[in-house]
Amino acid sequence: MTLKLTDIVLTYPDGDRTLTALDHVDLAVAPGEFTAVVGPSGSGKSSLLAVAATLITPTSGTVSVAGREVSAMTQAARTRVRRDHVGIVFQQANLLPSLTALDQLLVVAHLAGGSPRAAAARARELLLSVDLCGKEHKRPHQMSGGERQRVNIARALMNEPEVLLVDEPTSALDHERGERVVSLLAELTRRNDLATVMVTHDLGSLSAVDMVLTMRDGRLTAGDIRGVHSAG
Ligand SMILES: Nc1ncnc2c1ncn2[C@@H]1O[C@H](COP(=O)(O)OP(=O)(O)OP(=O)(O)O)[C@@H](O)[C@H]1O
Repeated sequence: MTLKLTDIVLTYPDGDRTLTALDHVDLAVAPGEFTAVVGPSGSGKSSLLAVAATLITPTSGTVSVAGREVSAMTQAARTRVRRDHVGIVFQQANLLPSLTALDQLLVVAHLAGGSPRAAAARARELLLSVDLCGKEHKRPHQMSGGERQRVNIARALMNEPEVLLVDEPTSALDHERGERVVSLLAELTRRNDLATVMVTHDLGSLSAVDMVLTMRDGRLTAGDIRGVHSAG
């Protein structure tokens, strides 16, 4: 398994008590597998992504990314694992306003080190794979919401991650653009053998995913998405 979360418990302080955001959660995602996590607001979806991204250390349980057990690592080692093996697509594209689409990707490669020439070739190839051929020199304000989200996805793939974590990718898009972004994620997952986890409220966009998991009160279960629409 490229991503493996085992018996994860995450609690937050809540006044005199603690709030259990993740309650004995197990999640395993193989290479080339696209898993969606749906669930009502406050059920723990973002907490799950943050633990998988190694951004939050769980209260107990283990996290393994690309065969590396991160739970016992130092902060610095965990940061390296995240940089080298995990791609994160946040809900808002958070692109740098003054940079072109191509430069948004090159910044990532620059921070990671390595050959600028190889980075430029990879950035162009990725922009092509997300259907942004000819838009390399556009800045964020010259692009549509869907195009910005595709730059966001291409940027997350710049360091050739094995794990791709995606938070609500369709929330700023209309239905059709949302569907296109999700099918693109499915295609990239297969082509690049990624272990992909997408958190979403958008139940209309699940046809391209391999597995749907439901989060309720910090517990993760397979299937059953009834009631998620109305709840959140
Ligand atoms: N930093 C924090 N400190 C304390 N409680 C938190 C913190 N972050 C989240 N929580 C609580 O943990 C629970 C799970 O939150 P989380 O953000 O993971 O849910 P979610 O399913 O992603 O919600 P949404 O769909 O609204 O984004 C909620 O009860 C939330 O209030």
